[in-house]
Amino acid sequence: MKEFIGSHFIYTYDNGWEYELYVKNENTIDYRIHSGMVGGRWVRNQQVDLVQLADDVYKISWTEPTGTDVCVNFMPGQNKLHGVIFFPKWVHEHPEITVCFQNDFIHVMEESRLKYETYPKYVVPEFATITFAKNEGVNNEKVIAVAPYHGMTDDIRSGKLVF
Ligand SMILES: C=Cc1ccc(O)c(OC)c1
Repeated sequence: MKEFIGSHFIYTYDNGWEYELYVKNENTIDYRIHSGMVGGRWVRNQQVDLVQLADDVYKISWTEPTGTDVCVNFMPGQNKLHGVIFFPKWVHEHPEITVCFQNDFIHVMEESRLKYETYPKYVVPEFATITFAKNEGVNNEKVIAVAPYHGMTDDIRSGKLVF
């Protein structure tokens, strides 16, 4: 577990969606979504449950202010993971409402989840391939500090962007 905390990953789900996640500490992640249904969304200081299930298997689970629930199982040694995202109906129908720096729009997420419909949920279970992995240390506030931009993940992978 000690070696997993601080991990910074970029990965592409088999449906093409590209995500970036930083394991900031034992109960906190930061992330950016680079493409897919809610590409452009980014979040800091999401509280999560993090456990090690087996050698090279780590599970991160959380529920978001939007009402979206997520569970991701990382197998870093195999450059693979499996994620399941459980979107409320309203996020599937109005994804653009959630595309923002969520920390500045928590009230909008809370208003929207009351205003719009939750059910039936839209469940997205996908494997992904990890395309970048680096330990950036614990509580590094520089890793996820600006909005995603086109080409950012290439800049990180090539070493043009370092934290
Ligand atoms: C809905 C957020 C969400 C879903 C799947 C992920 O792999 C993720 O990592 C940052 C975030």
